[in-house]
Amino acid sequence: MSEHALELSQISKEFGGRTVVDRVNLVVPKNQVVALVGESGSGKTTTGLMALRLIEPSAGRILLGGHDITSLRQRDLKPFRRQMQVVFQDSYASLDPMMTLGEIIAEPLAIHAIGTASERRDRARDWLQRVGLDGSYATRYPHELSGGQRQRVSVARALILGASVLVADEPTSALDVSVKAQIVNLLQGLQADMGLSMLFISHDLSVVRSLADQVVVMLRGRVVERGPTDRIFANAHHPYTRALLDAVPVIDPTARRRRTFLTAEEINANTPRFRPEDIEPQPLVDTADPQLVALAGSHFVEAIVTGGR
Ligand SMILES: Nc1ncnc2c1ncn2[C@@H]1O[C@H](COP(=O)(O)OP(=O)(O)OP(=O)(O)O)[C@@H](O)[C@H]1O
Repeated sequence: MSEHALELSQISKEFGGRTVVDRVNLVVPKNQVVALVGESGSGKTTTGLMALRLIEPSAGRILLGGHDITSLRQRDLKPFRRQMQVVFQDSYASLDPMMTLGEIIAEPLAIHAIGTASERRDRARDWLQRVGLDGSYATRYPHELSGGQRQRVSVARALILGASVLVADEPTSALDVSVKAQIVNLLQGLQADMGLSMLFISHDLSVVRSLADQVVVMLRGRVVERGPTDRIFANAHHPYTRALLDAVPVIDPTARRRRTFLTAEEINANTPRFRPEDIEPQPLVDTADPQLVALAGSHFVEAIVTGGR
């Protein structure tokens, strides 16, 4: 059995001849949260949708729990669909306004012909409670809910089939700060309870810091840095990662936020340089990424290796 819940290997996507995801390697180990960060348009959503086979990759491989699902036909993919689910930012668009919340949450069970109608109703009520809504919500409709409550319903619907991998695409970015914290707590609790593995797509680094075990930074379709969360926050090397970290909201309201956009020239001029003796040999396992330089502590960054001794 693979210890990786999800693995993307050299995955790429072209839209109309334009490469928007470029040979990305990404591993979500079991029971871990991996955050995918980067500015708008860097290819995060496309990567997440390819992981779920909701967008077909132009090249590369997708492994779910060690099974190569890259070329499975939809029929053969069905058992794997139960294991991987998604929660989007805009839950209002994804909740059918004509269905009750109970029906919405139970629908995946119906699609997979699991249980009787009354068993499905009971499980939907259980899940309402698990996500912090009481059973009376079962007969209400999406328009009666706040944004945070709708996100709770989306989470229940995503997890009712017992998924092992959750792709959460900006699940908190449409929410107020206090509600955001509640949804992060909910996801954190469920992740621990269910042993979920999560790909958490966000540009909100304060959320990422509290939730993620590892951070993967994307810039213009490529991974430019990745590593354990504490290392990335304490010791980011890539100029783009540093710019993202500098833009994290600060407590002092008079301090100006810095811009995150860097020009190609600025990035080239500031690309980190290492001497060969400062870098680690690439690990021989499948997380190796020849495009990135390996630093101590499973930290990888796009860098230039200079002459050395
Ligand atoms: N179906 C599509 N057809 C053509 N281009 C697309 C399509 N989907 C995405 N793109 C382009 O691919 C690039 C990456 O988009 P993507 O949504 O993956 O980025 P992102 O990092 O998730 O951004 P955001 O944070 O705004 O969601 C963008 O330039 C986008 O315009």
